[in-house]
Amino acid sequence: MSSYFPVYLDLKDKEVLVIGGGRVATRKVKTLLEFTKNITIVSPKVTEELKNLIKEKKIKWIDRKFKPSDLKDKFLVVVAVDDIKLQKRVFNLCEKRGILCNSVDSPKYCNFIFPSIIKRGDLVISISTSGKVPALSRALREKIEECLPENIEEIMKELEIIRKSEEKGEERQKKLLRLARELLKNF
Ligand SMILES: C[C@@]1(CC(=O)O)c2cc3[nH]c(cc4nc(cc5[nH]c(cc(n2)[C@H]1CCC(=O)O)[C@@](C)(CC(=O)O)[C@@H]5CCC(=O)O)C(CC(=O)O)=C4CCC(=O)O)c(CCC(=O)O)c3CC(=O)O
Ligand SMILES: NC(=O)C1=CN([C@@H]2O[C@H](COP(=O)(O)OP(=O)(O)OC[C@H]3O[C@@H](n4cnc5c(N)ncnc54)[C@H](O)[C@@H]3O)[C@@H](O)[C@H]2O)C=CC1
Repeated sequence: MSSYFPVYLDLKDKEVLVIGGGRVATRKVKTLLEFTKNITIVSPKVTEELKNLIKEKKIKWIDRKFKPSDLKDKFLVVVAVDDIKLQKRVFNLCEKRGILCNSVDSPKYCNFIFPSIIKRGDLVISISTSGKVPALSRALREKIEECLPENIEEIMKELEIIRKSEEKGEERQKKLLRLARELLKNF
């Protein structure tokens, strides 16, 4: 079995390191920024888009090549550099230290992979092919986006309010499922 198990991580107070500052690093940073504010990039060069985020203080930048000491206190690392040796080296260091590591060029040097993501408020839909065909994840994401109800955020908020206002238990469980199905029945 080579399928990957999906989990949802709370990255709010966790430190993230992105190694490399090219096109792929930019995409990964933009995704990560939707989930955490604590992103550091280490790279001798960064794209214009990353430069703007650095200027706006949305992310931190270490302007040089990667050093192992950059991994200190990091929870999650992305290696977005076209250098398999570096990907292998960082992955081995991360494995030793129990750090989550994603190498954009080699699934074998990843202990997690990025899915395609649709985010509407706190609703997060993710799609993965377990690393087999990323382009299919993207195409499926686009299809799902097309048919997702426009007011899905409001639907979720409405249900969340009801869920909070009622006591836990079987009655609430049944009511919420019935309401959720009802609100989605035309889609
Ligand atoms: C394993 C994984 C590791 C990881 O990056 O986490 C990985 C690896 C690789 N991707 C490659 C290529 C492409 N990746 C994309 C796009 C995306 N790739 C993403 C994730 C992942 N890519 C992880 C598995 C995801 C899964 O399980 O499905 C997405 C979903 C999320 C994101 O990147 O944030 C994002 C779509 C976001 C969206 O729009 O929704 C496109 C299409 C495009 O560019 O639009 C292409 C070109 C077409 C093609 O090759 O399929 C290559 C070869 C590089 C080369 O040829 O040089 C490798 C390396 C390899 O396979 O060995
Ligand atoms: N996983 C995915 O979704 C995809 C992965 N890829 C792969 O991603 C890799 C990166 O692609 P691009 O971003 O287009 O490359 P790029 O060449 O634009 O960017 C590489 C970046 O790494 C920096 N860099 C080089 N050596 C470094 C070091 N030792 N320490 C820190 N930074 C260093 C460079 O300054 C540059 O900013 C490629 O290997 C490509 O095959 C490509 C498409 C999709």
